[in-house]
Amino acid sequence: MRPTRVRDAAGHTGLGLSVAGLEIRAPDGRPLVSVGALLVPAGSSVAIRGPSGAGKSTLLHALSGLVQPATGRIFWGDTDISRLSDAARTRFRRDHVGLIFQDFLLFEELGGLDNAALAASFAPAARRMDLRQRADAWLERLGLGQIGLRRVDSFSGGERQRIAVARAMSNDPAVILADEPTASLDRASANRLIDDLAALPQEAGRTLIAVTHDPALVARLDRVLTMAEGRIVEDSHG
Ligand SMILES: Nc1ncnc2c1ncn2[C@@H]1O[C@H](COP(=O)(O)OP(=O)(O)OP(=O)(O)O)[C@@H](O)[C@H]1O
Repeated sequence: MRPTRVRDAAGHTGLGLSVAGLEIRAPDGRPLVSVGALLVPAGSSVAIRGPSGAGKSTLLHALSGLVQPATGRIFWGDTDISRLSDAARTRFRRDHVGLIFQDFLLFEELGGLDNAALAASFAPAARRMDLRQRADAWLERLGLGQIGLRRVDSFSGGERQRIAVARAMSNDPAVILADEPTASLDRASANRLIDDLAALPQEAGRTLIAVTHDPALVARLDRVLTMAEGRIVEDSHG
């Protein structure tokens, strides 16, 4: 079943988040994250901040379906990903979620474009060209158009992070989940990336949730959640 997307004023569509009664536990049963209720409208952006070990990445992983909660519901649109089978959750993530994580997970022996267009390797033949073209367009937009064919092991940290962004965007996701996207970047590169990330919800009704310690990124997002000891302790519209 395809999730319901809401349409914004410009005719773009997006997926909102609705979390209820979420508990995430470690394999030994220790509680890691507990969120009673959280609503994020489609087309809006949220920063999650808080001290190390607060559970920010664990929550983000659960929202992406990479971590299965012990209890609770995680709706994106009208799809509760916590009730999906592993295979269906993977499909949902592939079709609707762009992940930008700290460790870029790039393949050193491939070129920038091959990395950015990695999803094309797993996609049905009919979608491959589309994915590759979109990855290429994102590299261009992020200032890497000229070096898409160079091997990734020759790239700087900032270039790698932008390739990871192009990869996340290559399937035109309704949802973007980013974990410390600016952490490894110098200020100038970070600011460029922040401009690009902050534009995503506005230009296409995408929902953006970013774990970040970077005040410059926090300042550009609609809302700020602060986590401590596995809970959301503050929720402010930034
Ligand atoms: N699979 C797991 N098994 C056991 N403990 C885990 C597991 N995953 C996360 N934790 C623990 O959960 C807590 C929250 O970790 P998490 O990485 O979500 O924190 P964080 O707020 O993102 O921290 P940081 O800012 O340092 O990245 C930590 O104490 C971590 O050790």
